[in-house]
Amino acid sequence: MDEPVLLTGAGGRVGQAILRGLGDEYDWRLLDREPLPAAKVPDGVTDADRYVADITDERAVREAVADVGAVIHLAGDPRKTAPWDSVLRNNIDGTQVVMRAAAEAGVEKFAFASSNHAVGGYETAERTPDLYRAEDDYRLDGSELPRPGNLYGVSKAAGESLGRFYHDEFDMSVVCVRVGNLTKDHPPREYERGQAMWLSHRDCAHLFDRCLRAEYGYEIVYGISDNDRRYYSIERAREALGYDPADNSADYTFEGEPKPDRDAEADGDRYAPESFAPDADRPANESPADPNFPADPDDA
Ligand SMILES: NC(=O)C1=CN([C@@H]2O[C@H](COP(=O)(O)OP(=O)(O)OC[C@H]3O[C@@H](n4cnc5c(N)ncnc54)[C@H](O)[C@@H]3O)[C@@H](O)[C@H]2O)C=CC1
Ligand SMILES: O=C1O[C@H](COP(=O)(O)O)[C@@H](O)[C@H](O)[C@H]1O
Repeated sequence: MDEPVLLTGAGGRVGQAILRGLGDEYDWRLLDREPLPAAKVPDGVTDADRYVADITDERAVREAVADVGAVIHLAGDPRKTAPWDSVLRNNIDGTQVVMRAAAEAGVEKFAFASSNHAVGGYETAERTPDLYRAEDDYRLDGSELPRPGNLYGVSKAAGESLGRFYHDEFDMSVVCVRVGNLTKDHPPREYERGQAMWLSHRDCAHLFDRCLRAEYGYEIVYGISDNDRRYYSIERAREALGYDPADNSADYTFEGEPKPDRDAEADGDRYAPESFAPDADRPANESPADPNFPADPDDA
C-alpha cells in the first residue's frame, strides 16, 4: 500500500502488537486520545502523523483520514463490563465517525476490531465448558448472526453493521475482525475460554497485515491463533485474507509455560521480528490500563 495507513487506538494492546510487528512495513498515521510516548511509536513516524484526538471529534478524524489508503480502527472502550454511556460514545458513535470520514474520503480498506463478545451469547450453559475443549467440534464461522453477551458486545455488533452499511453505500472494503484474547508471549493462564480464543502478538500483526493486503468486499472473520482448542473457525480468514497463523495455545501448558517439546524455532522466521524496541515501562503482557476506563473487575 503506497498511501499512509491510519491506526486508531495506536497506544493500546492491540495497536502496539500491530506496530511492533509491522512498524517498518507501512507509512503509519497514528491516532489516540492519549499522547503516545516515543517508545510506542515506530521510527520514521513524524509528529505530523501523530494525532492526539478523540474519535468522536469529527473535524480531527476527517483531518486524520485525509489521503490515507486504509484504516485499522481499534480505538474504543474494550471492557466487557463497559456501561452503555461509554460504549455508545466510544464504540458506536466513535466508530460511526471514523467509518463515515473514511468512506467519504474514499479510503479503500477498513479493518474494524470487533470482538468475541459480539457472539458471546452462543456460549450457553449446555455448550460450556465442552466448547472450550479440543475434542469439541462446535464452530462459529462468521456467517452466524451476532449474539452479544453484554452491552460491549452489542456495541461491536453495531460496528459490524456500520461496516456493512459503509461497504454497501460507498464500496469501501470492510473487514470486521472478531478478536479473541490477545496476550503476549503465552496464552491466558489457567483460563480455558481464553486459551480457545488466544491471539498471539505475531498472529495479530500478521492478521492485520493481511487485512491491509488482501482484496475483499465485506467480511467478518475470527481473530484467533491456530489453537487446538477453539470454537471459532479461522477458515474464512484463511480464504478471504490469506491468514496463516503460526501459534497454537496447545504448545503451552494450562499454566502458560511453553511445553518442552514445542518447536519454538519452527515458525520463527515467518514474520519479521519486532520492529522497534520494547516499551520499558510496559509490563510483559499488557499495556497500562487506559486511564479513562477502570479495569474490568476480573482483570485485576
Ligand atoms: N485486547 C483484546 O484481547 C481484544 C480487543 N478487542 C478490541 O480491540 C480494540 C483495542 O483493544 P485494546 O488494545 O485491548 O484496548 P486498549 O484499551 O489497550 O487500547 C485502546 C486504545 O484506544 C484509545 N481510545 C479509547 N477510546 C478512545 C477514543 N474515544 N478516542 C481516541 N482514542 C481512544 C485508548 O487511549 C487506548 O490507547 C478495542 O476496540 C477492543 O474492543 C476486541 C477483542 C479482544
Ligand atoms: O473483547 C475483548 O475480549 C477479550 C477476551 O474476553 P474475556 O472475557 O475472555 O476477558 C478481553 O480480554 C478484552 O479486554 C476485550 O476487549
